[in-house]
Amino acid sequence: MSAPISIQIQRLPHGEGLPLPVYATTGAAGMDVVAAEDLILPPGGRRAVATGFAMAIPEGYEVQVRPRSGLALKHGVTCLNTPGTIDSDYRGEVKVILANLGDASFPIARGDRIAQLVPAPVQRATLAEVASLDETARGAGGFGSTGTR
Ligand SMILES: O=c1ccn([C@H]2C[C@H](O)[C@@H](COP(=O)(O)OP(=O)(O)OP(=O)(O)O)O2)c(=O)[nH]1
Ligand SMILES: [Mg+2]
Repeated sequence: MSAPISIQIQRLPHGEGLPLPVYATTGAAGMDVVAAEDLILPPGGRRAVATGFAMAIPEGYEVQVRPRSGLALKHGVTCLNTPGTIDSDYRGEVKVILANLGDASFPIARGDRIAQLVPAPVQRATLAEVASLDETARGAGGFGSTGTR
């Protein structure tokens, strides 16, 4: 594990009284995030759920918003845009875009853990436009081209 980076976090007025994101165990990769609102997610529904905080991530890093496996497996509730990307220059409220792929309505209470945050280094690229690309054995094959299973 590399040394932790420091991320500034600002509690927003509607986040007062809620726990900030926290690692549940010493070896956890993600900090659990709780909902800052009560809502009911109908089957097939999706919502940007408030967390009650904003962050300033150091340049060169992002924070990924990932689903919790328990919610996904037991209830079909997951992050629709997984992994969500929090940019280092974003200063708005962090939101968790939840979707209910299950067949029952899923109630969420303020304070429920709904996702986890994983900081990650960002690798940027420059694009070099060329007239043609080198040849490979795969070529344009993809999307199952190497077999059906
Ligand atoms: O799960 C997420 C994903 C994004 N965001 C916020 C932070 C992020 O920096 C910003 C933009 O996200 P993204 O680039 O994924 O969305 P976009 O549709 O490209 O919007 P934009 O045009 O604002 O970049 O929205 C969240 O709060 N939660
Ligand atoms: Mg964007």
